[in-house]
Amino acid sequence: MLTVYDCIVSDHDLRLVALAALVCALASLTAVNLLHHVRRADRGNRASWLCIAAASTGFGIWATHFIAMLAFSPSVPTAYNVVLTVVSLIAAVLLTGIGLGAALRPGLVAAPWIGGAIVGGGIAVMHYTGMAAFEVAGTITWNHWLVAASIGLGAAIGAAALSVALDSTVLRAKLSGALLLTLAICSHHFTAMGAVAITPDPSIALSSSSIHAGWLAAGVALVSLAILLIAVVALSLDIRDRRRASLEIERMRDLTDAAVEGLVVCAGDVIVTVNQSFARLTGLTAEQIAGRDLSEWVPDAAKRDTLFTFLGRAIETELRNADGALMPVELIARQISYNGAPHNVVAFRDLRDRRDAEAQIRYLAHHDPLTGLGNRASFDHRLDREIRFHRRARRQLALLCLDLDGFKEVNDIYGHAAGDRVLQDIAKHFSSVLGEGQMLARLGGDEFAIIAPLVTDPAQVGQLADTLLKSLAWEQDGIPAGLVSVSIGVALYPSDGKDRTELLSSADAALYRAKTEGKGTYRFFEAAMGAQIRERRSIEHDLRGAIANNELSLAYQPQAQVETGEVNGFEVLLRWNHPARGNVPPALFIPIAEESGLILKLGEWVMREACREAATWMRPLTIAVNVSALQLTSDGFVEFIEATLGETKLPSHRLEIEITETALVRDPNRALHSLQRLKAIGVNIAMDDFGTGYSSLSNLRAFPFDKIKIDRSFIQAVHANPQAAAIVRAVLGLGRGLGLPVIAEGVETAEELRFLGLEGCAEAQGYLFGRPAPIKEFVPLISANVVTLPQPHVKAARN
Ligand SMILES: Nc1nc2c(ncn2[C@@H]2O[C@@H]3COP(=O)(O)O[C@H]4[C@@H](O)[C@H](n5cnc6c(=O)[nH]c(N)nc65)O[C@@H]4COP(=O)(O)O[C@H]3[C@H]2O)c(=O)[nH]1
Repeated sequence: MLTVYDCIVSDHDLRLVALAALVCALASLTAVNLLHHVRRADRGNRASWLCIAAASTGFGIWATHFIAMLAFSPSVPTAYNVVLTVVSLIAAVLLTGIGLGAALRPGLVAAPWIGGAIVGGGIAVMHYTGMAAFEVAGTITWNHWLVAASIGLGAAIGAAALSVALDSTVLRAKLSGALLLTLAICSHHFTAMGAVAITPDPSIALSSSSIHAGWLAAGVALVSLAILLIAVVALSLDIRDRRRASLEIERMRDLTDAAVEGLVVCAGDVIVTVNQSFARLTGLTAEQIAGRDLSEWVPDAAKRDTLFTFLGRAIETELRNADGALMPVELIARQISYNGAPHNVVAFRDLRDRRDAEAQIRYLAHHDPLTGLGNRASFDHRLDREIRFHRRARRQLALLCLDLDGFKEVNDIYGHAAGDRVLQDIAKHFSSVLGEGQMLARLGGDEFAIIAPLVTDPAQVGQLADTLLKSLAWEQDGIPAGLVSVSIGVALYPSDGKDRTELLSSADAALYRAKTEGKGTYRFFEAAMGAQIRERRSIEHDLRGAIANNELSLAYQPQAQVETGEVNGFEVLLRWNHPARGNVPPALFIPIAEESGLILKLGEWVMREACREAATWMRPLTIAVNVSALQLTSDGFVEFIEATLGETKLPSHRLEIEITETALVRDPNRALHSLQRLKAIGVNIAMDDFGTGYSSLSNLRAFPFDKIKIDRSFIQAVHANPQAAAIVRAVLGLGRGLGLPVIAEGVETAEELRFLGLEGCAEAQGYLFGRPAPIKEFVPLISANVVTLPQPHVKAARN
């Protein structure tokens, strides 16, 4: 080290040393710039640019060497061999070119190091060829250690120089690379010069073909000028490239900012630039993000690896924003050429909306949107799972089927919005009484179900059912407490059913029993209930074929004046003669027909038959036909009546339809509309079973009734029950007040008839006047000549 220092300080002109260093630095900077330019150049121009870079660097190394040699003053005459001097220049250009080319070899990570070492070798070859061209009047001896050190220094620092220079396009990397290359050239030269020892020998003469140092200086000056020129060209190229690059970046940013997805350009794992969408996702600005590591935003290292290993494949992971919150994202990486070098661009798609939508869909698939309870699908799934578990564990499970009583009325009277609020409220009340592990689901309409697992004692389930019943004693939005109650059917696994279907059917049977036995109560399943349900289904099934099989017929029951016994008309009653069961009572099959909707078909048949029959009578008697709620509110009912009257030629005033009060409550607006239209075409309307339903005065006022029919239960109790007598009196008074005639139904005895006569009831119907029978049994009554009933009871009643 000291030898080298001594050599520089005592044997060299330091001003020329400084000049050599300056030329070297200029050449190195030019070399690094041109190297980047070669890397960016397209295939066709690459070789030319490589030649220019090799020439400028080679010339620079050569010029540095010879300026430094001019600074060297060994105190003996010196000269330079022309041929070897030229060879040294050629060697410098050639080997530098090879080194630079190797440094840019694609796909090889160590390429810049290898290329840099070759350039370092080129510096040594140039130097020692140049030294071979150096002639002195004396002998030169070499310190081999320093020679080796000079070669090693040139190769090692040269390798580091290209590696740093090619690492990045930023100015700092370029300057550092150029500085290292300068160091490689200078350290090599002065270490090698430190290895030289000259012993003057006047006997050694300089060859006549050698050139004097003055000429060499001129040559070097020319070469330096060439380097300067090349440097200017390289600099302008660099400026142009930078401008292009910044334009490209701007264009790219404009383009990426327009994208909805977040876009990130990375060099390795380092973020070079991002678009506005990505900045928004993270909550930072694009400037705050650039230069930082991708792992700060995509914390999952394995997912990052997959992203860059399988380019083009979408992966789902999480993005951490500035607050540290994680959000789901989908990433796709692709390779692009950005600013002349290969980069990865990563697209970030925010999955929050998609995840929300998926969650919403999943929620809707398993929940009832109105109440937020589980729906039928999730209930079925849970029940299947529980049954499997209880089968393995040999435990008992309870299933409760719940059906609201009076809910239809709430809907009809208070509207559907109120009905919805009631359902939500009820869901809350039921949920609040559930125990751990129990599940409440809404199966549809006003039907709910509860799964109660791990039942040790059925009494527990009884208690739960009691609590559920009591939980409905509340008032809401003006809907009175008690209007809505619940009926509950309970079935136990495994005793009442081995699988979901069986268990549900048992709970349904128990529920049916609870409903028929008073509502607002609960019943456990009993084996006999299953038989009843099957029986109902069988009746429904047979009833479907009853019309086609000619099993239906009509019975007629006279309606007469209380005072005179004169017949006003007949009520028509449906009869079903079942091939196996015989006569099935209407009280049994009519409700089934109503529940199943079959009543629409049956009702049409009855109406047609009754009108056709009445139209054939000689006397213009009325015909009263029962019409159920479903018929009255069904589409096209009024049109059907009009058509039937038209077809049968029965005058409309002879037809009377009997409607129960509950039929009106079902859908009051529709019912009123239908009744008004029927009234308009002349059909009479009677309110049936008055006294058993709501017995509402407002209904009597609001609907266009022509007659009130007192239910037979009151008539038959007039003598036994003073209250019943009071009700009959009140209804008769009401009829008088409203100007509506009243007909009493179910009159069986002369006493009942006498009571009605005394109370001013004008019309009656019952076994006293005649049981319902086929019309042929009443032929005299429908003929012109006989007008009063022949029964002796009528006379008895008059006495
Ligand atoms: N104990 C007693 N009963 C008497 C007496 N006089 C008549 N009855 C019975 O009382 C019922 C009167 O019919 P409803 O109140 O309209 O009650 C009817 C009606 O609501 C319904 N129904 C019958 N036929 C039809 C129909 O064609 N359409 C509709 N929608 N319902 C019908 O079935 C119910 C029962 O009909 P039925 O069994 O025929 O029973 C008939 C009749 O046989 C009497 O003095 N004593």
